[in-house]
Amino acid sequence: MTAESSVSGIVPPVALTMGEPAGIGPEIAAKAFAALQGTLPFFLIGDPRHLPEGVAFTRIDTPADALGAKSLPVLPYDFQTPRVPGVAQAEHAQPVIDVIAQAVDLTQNGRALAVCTNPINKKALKDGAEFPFPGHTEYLSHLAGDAHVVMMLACDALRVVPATIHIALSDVPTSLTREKLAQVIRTTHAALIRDFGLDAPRLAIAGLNPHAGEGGAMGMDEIDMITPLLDDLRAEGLDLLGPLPADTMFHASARAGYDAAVCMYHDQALIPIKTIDFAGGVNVTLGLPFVRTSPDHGTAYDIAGTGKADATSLINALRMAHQMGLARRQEST
Ligand SMILES: NC(=O)C1=CN([C@@H]2O[C@H](COP(=O)(O)OP(=O)(O)OC[C@H]3O[C@@H](n4cnc5c(N)ncnc54)[C@H](O)[C@@H]3O)[C@@H](O)[C@H]2O)C=CC1
Ligand SMILES: NCC(=O)COP(=O)(O)O
Repeated sequence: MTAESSVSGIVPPVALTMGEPAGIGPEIAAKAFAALQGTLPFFLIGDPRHLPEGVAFTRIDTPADALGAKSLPVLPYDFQTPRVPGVAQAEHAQPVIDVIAQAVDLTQNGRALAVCTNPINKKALKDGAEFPFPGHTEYLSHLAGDAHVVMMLACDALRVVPATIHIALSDVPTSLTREKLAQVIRTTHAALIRDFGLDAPRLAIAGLNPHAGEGGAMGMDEIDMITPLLDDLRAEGLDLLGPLPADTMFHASARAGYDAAVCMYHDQALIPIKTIDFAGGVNVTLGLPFVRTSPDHGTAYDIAGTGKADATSLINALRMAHQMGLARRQEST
């Protein structure tokens, strides 16, 4: 019995947001639909005028209408004005935010299976609509009642979690408290069991400083906070490696020793995965009451409107959203 057939009722489609219309979101949405050929039901929420010229689409009134659609199903959201590829427009900021909220609402009330988001330009939303969140992750946490969420990027070869996300490097040491790191490790561990189907996840925890502090010669954060925390979590039964020097924990044989790496800041986590598999990586938010995935890349303004965008990361994100959404439905029956 497949996951799909074991769940009663019709499985709703995944809700895909348009994201920043001036970026590559419209193009990769159309390419993903063409590649998936209806094998993975999803619908786009956005303004159909923002799709590349000539892309066939089906205007839908409700998510269920997407099932069986012969061309890209679009639940229309009026952005008022056309897009200019490569140029963020202030008047699009609020509609971009509203579309994300609509996708979440449809998922939380069971009309969509999961949320998959196309990339946004965080600064454009801040400038155009005073968006108070650094990205989707924090906004989704807010929409879910301030859920403790964690950002994970995943590809076949590696899963990484930045414990601090979109903050200045100079703010990392003060933001990285024992409580925060404990919450990130616990949320990651639980999600590897619930959403990735692992029985006994092994986590590798990076140090903050070069050489993980080298016994205090290059920083005290490992001795003062990270090591004691890891010892306490091991006593609870978690399988943890570290704190490890970040420069030597991502080569192939090191990666074989763990299921996910928890890193101390954004670039420590994202540089290795985007180097290993920029085209195929998926961003997934852990700790939400619903499933949310996204491609690992950004708006790619430099190629927007050229037809050169690669939809692989979005296709993988849609696949992960669908699989996790099905598993969550099964859990609830
Ligand atoms: N989930 C999200 O909403 C994310 C949003 N962003 C936002 O995207 C904007 C641009 O960020 P950048 O650092 O320039 O990263 P980017 O990922 O947009 O672009 C980096 C380079 O990779 C290329 N590229 C990216 N995706 C591609 C694809 N699918 N096919 C072919 N080439 C691709 C671009 O053309 C560019 O040369 C920023 O405003 C950032 O905040 C960045 C990452 C994730
Ligand atoms: N660098 C990753 C990124 O910007 C994704 O952020 P989010 O919008 O998914 O929170």
